[in-house]
Amino acid sequence: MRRQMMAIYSYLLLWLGVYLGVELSAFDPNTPHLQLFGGLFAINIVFYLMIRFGLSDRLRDPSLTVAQMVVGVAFITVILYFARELRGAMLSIYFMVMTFGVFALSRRQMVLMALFTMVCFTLLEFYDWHESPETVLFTYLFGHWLILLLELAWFVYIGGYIHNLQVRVREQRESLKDAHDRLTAIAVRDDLTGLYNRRHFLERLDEELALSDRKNTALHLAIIDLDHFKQVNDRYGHQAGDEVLRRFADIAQATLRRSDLLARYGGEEFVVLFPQSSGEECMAALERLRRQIAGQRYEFAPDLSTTFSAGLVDYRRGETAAQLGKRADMALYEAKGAGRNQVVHNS
Ligand SMILES: Nc1nc2c(ncn2[C@@H]2O[C@H](COP(=O)(O)OP(=O)(O)OP(=O)(O)O)[C@@H](O)[C@H]2O)c(=O)[nH]1
Repeated sequence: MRRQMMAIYSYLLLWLGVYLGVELSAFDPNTPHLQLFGGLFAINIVFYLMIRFGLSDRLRDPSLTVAQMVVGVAFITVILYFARELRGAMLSIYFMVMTFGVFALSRRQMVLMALFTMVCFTLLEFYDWHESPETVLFTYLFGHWLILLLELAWFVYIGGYIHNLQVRVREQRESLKDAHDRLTAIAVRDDLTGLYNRRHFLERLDEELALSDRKNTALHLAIIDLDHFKQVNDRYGHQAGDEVLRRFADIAQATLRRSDLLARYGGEEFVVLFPQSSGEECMAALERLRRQIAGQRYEFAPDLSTTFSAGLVDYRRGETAAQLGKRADMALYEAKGAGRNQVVHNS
């Protein structure tokens, strides 16, 4: 879209130049500049609408750069026809159009565009010569032709260089973004399970508490601790223990809502923050998860079955994160004390 605005701006400047040229009699006084520029703007509006409404999305060149350049080069050739003695001086306006291609066209496309420009200009020269061979000097025509050829050759070379530079900068920016995304993921995720880590959870917890205070919405916190997990490690080995933790994370992720914030708090302890849910809904979700974990079987240890205990508490307005966590811990402690494999809800 910005390219479109630049094209309009360039054409307006060109129009001003042509208008002055006509007024000062440097241009052919019969130059139909109103019709010419009117037509040009109409074509540009069509391009604009095609891009704006996505009609060009399915084309190979959705920005329509090549089409716009072809129109620009053809148009400038017509302007040069009326430029008379100013033609030599005005040859450079072809580069106004060529510049648009530097950032969008490959070197091959730039060469083709330069050839197209040469063909247009050659046709113009032939036409002039054919119209009035007695007044047009061949050396004059050939001089212009040669200058344009050399300038275009230079432009394709420099343009290609700038294009490659831009491509490299874009690639570097993308790989920097990838690295940044990866680092961000590492910073907020737990290595073993891929769940959010404790640091990220505590950050989000503060935000959610503030949000709940402001909007006066319900918020619940659950702490989940796998039962007798030490025995899993002792009996089946640390790797089996790791697999149990991973399996818990997968099941919990699939069972809880996406809006529930699940994190590994450390070791075999997990936390869930339930925003905007009732106590009954949270209990139902935790019970569902408890049943699924208890029913889970492990191919590497067919006789192994794991359970968890959990403490669930309602957030009380104005309470700190530490106070909330402490109450959830106490509820968990109660669940462990009452025989494990259960959820205790203390409002
Ligand atoms: N495999 C594995 N084990 C871990 C990891 N983090 C902590 N643990 C183990 O988890 C066990 C936790 O044991 P305890 O705190 O005694 O609790 P528990 O055996 O689950 O007993 P209760 O919580 O009272 O039911 C310890 O043996 C830790 O070594 C881990 O990332 N991988």
